Amino acid sequence: MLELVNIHKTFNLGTINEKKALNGVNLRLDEGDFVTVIGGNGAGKSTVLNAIAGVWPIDTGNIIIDGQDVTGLPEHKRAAFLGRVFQDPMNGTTATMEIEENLALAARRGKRRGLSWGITKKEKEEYRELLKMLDLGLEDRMTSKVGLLSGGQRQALTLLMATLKKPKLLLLDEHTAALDPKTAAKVLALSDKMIEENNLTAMMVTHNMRDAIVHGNRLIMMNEGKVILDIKGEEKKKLTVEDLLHKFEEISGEEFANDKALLSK
Ligand SMILES: Nc1ncnc2c1ncn2[C@@H]1O[C@H](COP(=O)(O)OP(=O)(O)OP(=O)(O)O)[C@@H](O)[C@H]1O
Repeated sequence: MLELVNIHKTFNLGTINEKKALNGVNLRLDEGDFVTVIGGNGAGKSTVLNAIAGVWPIDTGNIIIDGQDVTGLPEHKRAAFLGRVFQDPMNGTTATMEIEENLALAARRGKRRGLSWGITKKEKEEYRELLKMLDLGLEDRMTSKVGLLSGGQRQALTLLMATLKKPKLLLLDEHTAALDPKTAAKVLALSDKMIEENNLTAMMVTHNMRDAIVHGNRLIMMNEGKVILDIKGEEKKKLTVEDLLHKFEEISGEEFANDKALLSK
């Protein structure tokens, strides 16, 4: 489903700010894999997601999504394969538009028919059913402006929009980090549900090691721009946070350093 072959990316090459962010990333995901991604500060977690999404070109390597080499494709063309949810709840939705308009825009992504055609009754019914799934009462507020929603409600809506067209790959980048613990747990449960019901392939960056263990069928750990650990199936289910910290220190020879991860331990 996804193949990352020996990906390298250096930012600000030849300047005092030169930074080798990806240093030979290799990863192969099967269809339906849900991988959690952890690692220390600056390990390259977000950079891998940005490389897949095509935010900037990579230096060397190949990115293959569903058998198609997308390495040379610009971001807007890759968007057809991808759903993305970022940390900032303000990022994925348009505040000045209504809930149903946001959903309609997501549904029309890549299509010619814009919003000027209006939203049909059938579409509204579809959206109402989808919003019901969130269990946040948004189905009764479909014409409310998204700017009126809480961060958690917006993030749940973004998730719905990102999965509406069943992307080949769903990229979640610390998408619950800005929410309070209770809301974060709700949005995470919802992410699980959407991924499972649609049999999506997904990658989720998180600084919360416990979440990384509990969610998904696979866990990768990154360090200095490389994947240093890849744990699946039964082995993953048995993991503890202590195991992970121990493994990190064993492989990297350093102590695990991620301010946010250590705060949430
Ligand atoms: N667009 C960019 N321009 C310059 N440097 C960048 C850019 N994006 C990332 N970097 C650098 O690349 C390195 C990896 O960053 P990345 O955001 O992937 O880390 P991360 O593993 O997500 O870490 P964190 O948990 O701290 O967010 C960092 O040193 C970062 O400063």
